[in-house]
Amino acid sequence: QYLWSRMDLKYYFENFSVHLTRAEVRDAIERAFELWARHAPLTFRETDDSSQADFTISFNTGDHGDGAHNAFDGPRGTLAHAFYPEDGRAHFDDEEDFTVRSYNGINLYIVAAHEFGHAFGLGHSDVEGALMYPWYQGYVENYELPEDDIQGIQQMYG
Ligand SMILES: CC(C)C[C@H](C(=O)NO)C(=O)N[C@@H](CC(N)=O)C(=O)NCc1cccc(N)c1
Ligand SMILES: [Ca+2]
Ligand SMILES: [Zn+2]
Ligand SMILES: [Zn+2]
Repeated sequence: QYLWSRMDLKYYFENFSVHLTRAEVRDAIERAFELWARHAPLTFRETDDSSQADFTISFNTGDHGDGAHNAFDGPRGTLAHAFYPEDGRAHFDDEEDFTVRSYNGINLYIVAAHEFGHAFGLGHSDVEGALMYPWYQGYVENYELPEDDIQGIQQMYG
């Protein structure tokens, strides 16, 4: 069952990226959840109680305890990964140069939005330009969720 059974979901930060301030990370993550919440009856709230959390967000490098085949690989390559429902773990490779509101580096908001797609149960899309396309395609200002992804999330939670 690759769906969440509840729609009011909570997220917990295990740690933060060394490249950004906590406020920048919180803002990017919140906006990444909101991007999907605009198209599905899902609500998200941060919690400081890890036992209450549905999603756990962490920034890691190299082998970080979820199996050698899930080890991160330094700059570029794998940028992040997330586990399908109802696991809720989303891990970001902190050897990436995560940035916000910049065309340089790797935009955390866009990567987080992609990872949350997986965490809701979406696989990769072969539609170029889709958020769930396997390859990061750079930062877009005023990003809107592409049609393919809207259909994907609405088929599951609509
Ligand atoms: C086999 C997976 C563990 C690959 C991994 C991924 O898809 N994570 O969701 C990953 O980080 N893929 C890279 C591939 C790449 N270097 O472009 C990626 O950036 N995926 C995340 C991403 C972020 C934002 C948008 C898109 N389309 C894809
Ligand atoms: Ca990497
Ligand atoms: Zn991991
Ligand atoms: Zn992916």
